[in-house]
Amino acid sequence: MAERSLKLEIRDMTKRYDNGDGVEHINLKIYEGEIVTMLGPSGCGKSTILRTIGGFLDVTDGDILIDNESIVKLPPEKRPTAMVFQSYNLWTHMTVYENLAFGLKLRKIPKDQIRADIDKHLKLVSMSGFEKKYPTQLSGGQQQRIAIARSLLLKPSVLLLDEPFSALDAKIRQQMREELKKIQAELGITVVFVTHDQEEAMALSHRIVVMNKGKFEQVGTPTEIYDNPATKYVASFIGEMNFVEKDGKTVAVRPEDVAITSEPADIQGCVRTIMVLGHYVEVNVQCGDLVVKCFVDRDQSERLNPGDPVNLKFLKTHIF
Ligand SMILES: Nc1ncnc2c1ncn2[C@@H]1O[C@H](COP(=O)(O)OP(=O)(O)OP(=O)(O)O)[C@@H](O)[C@H]1O
Repeated sequence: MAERSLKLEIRDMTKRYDNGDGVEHINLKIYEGEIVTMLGPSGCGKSTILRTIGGFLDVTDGDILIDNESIVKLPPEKRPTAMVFQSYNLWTHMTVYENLAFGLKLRKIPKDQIRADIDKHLKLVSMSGFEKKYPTQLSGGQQQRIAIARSLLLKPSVLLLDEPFSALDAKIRQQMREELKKIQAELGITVVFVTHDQEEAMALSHRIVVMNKGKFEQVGTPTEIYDNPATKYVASFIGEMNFVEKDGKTVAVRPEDVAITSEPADIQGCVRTIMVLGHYVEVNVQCGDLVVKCFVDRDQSERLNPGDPVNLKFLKTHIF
């Protein structure tokens, strides 16, 4: 990613609402062709940042640049961005084709070109043949595909996605995430994605910005953030983590890094529950007041029973 050119830069940006909430001193560089995800719990400021990029909110201070040009004074329609919202926002009185053609007509693009562009984009989102349908005749996932196609048709320099899949059920969500990744790779477009779902962020992103109360806790690739969480907050927010108090310190250890052994180990306990989750098994071990979660393979779990005394060894720890 290092040799890629800078696409979007947020420089010391602050957005403060009248009630004092908002985000402060945000600095971020996003490179061409990256998917960068703002991840954090409700109210941490993800959408605020996305909306300042899209022009739906004015910044209080600082600057936002795309291709080295400041965009903060431009209205949304003049910015080289397009935004997809959680609630698809398709016009229900228009067909799929009309929904897609609308923005292109405003740009006075010739009819033949519009048809060709729409064909290409419907194919891209696997919706060829749906031109004459109305949004209400489509499933949520299909509507969101059309909303994404509509945004892409405007050929934005940066695509902004605000929790686009959160209204969809789990299976469709996973499918949409995979499709978005494929489309993004095909077009090489730069994407800023907002979600509160850490699994979605891990699966989709080249880099993740973990946010907490209006500030950045950590910016890094999914692997960096998972393997080396910078703070206890990040450790608890991304993936599963056990927190064990040991010698006056908080030791964090992921369930897959806890080995159940008969040899002397870091901590002792009794098997509490054994749950087969598919190809792996979750074993919860009661260690005094604490329950430690371990992921083990099926073979090993078959040798365990609730109540068994076990020793736990921590293979990889993080100390905070
Ligand atoms: N229009 C507004 N006026 C005042 N405060 C606001 C406004 N919009 C958001 N806020 C506040 O700013 C903070 C950040 O909100 P924001 O919507 O950016 O968070 P978020 O991380 O996107 O959350 P969610 O996932 O719930 O949308 C919150 O404390 C929120 O209450």
